[in-house]
Amino acid sequence: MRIAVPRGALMREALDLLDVLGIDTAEVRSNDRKLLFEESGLITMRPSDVPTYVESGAADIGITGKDVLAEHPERDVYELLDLGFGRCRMVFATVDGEDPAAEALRRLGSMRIATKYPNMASAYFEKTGRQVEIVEVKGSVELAPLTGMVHGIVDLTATGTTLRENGLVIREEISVATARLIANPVSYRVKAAEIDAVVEKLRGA
Ligand SMILES: Nc1ncnc2c1ncn2[C@@H]1O[C@H](COP(=O)(O)OP(=O)(O)OP(=O)(O)O)[C@@H](O)[C@H]1O
Ligand SMILES: O=P(O)(O)OC[C@H]1O[C@H](OP(=O)(O)OP(=O)(O)O)[C@H](O)[C@@H]1O
Repeated sequence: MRIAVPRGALMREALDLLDVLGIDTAEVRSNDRKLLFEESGLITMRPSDVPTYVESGAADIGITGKDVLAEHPERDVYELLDLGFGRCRMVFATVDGEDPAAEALRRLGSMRIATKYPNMASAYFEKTGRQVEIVEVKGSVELAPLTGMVHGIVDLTATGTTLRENGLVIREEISVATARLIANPVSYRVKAAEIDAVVEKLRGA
C-alpha cells in the first residue's frame, strides 16, 4: 500500500501515527530531501497535494488537513477518519482598531479579501450575504492587509502568534480543521481489508 504523507506542519504527528501501524518511518525522518520511500511505501509532499495523489491512485491513502479537503470538495476521495491532530481555525481577520472591511462594505458595497483558500472564502461571504473581491496569494497572507492591498484576510490560525505579530485581529471564525485520513475510492474497494485494518488501528491510537 502506498501512503501520501504531508510535509510541514502535519508531518511529525502523521509519522508518529504511521509508527503505530508498524511502518518504519526512520528513513523519512532522517532525510528531508528524498520524496519517495520504496520500502515503507511512503511518499511525501505538501499537504495541499495529498488529495491529488490519492484521487489519481498514485497513493492508496493519505493524510491532509480538513481545510485542504474543504477547499476542493470536487476531489473524488473518501474521508475515512478524523485524526485529531493539526487543529487550527479558519478565520476572517483584519487590522486591529476600526474594522476596515466593514468600512469598505459600507462605503463601496464590497471588500477585498486575500486568501490561500478562494473557494472557502467566497462561499463563506456569499452565505453571509457580503460582496467580496478575492485576491489569491500563495502564503504569508497576513502581509496583504498591512500593505493596503486588501481590507481583510481569510487564513488559518493556531496559536494566534502570526496574527498578533502583524497587528491583526480575528473578526469571525469560519471553521475548525484537523488532519484527516483519506482514501482512493478504487483502492478502498480493492484493498478494503487492509485499509479497514489501518482505520481500526488509528481509531484506537
Ligand atoms: N498553525 C497552522 N497554520 C496553518 N496550517 C496548519 C496549522 N496547524 C495545522 N495546520 C495544518 O497544516 C496544513 C498546512 O501545513 P503547512 O503550513 O506545512 O503547509 P504549507 O507549507 O502551507 O503547504 P501548502 O502549499 O500545502 O499549503 C494546513 O492545511 C492545516 O491543515
Ligand atoms: O496562529 P499561528 O500558530 O501563528 O499559525 C498561523 C500561521 O501558520 C500558517 O502559515 P505557514 O507557516 O503555513 O506559512 P504560509 O503563511 O506561507 O502558508 C498560517 O497560514 C498562518 O500564517
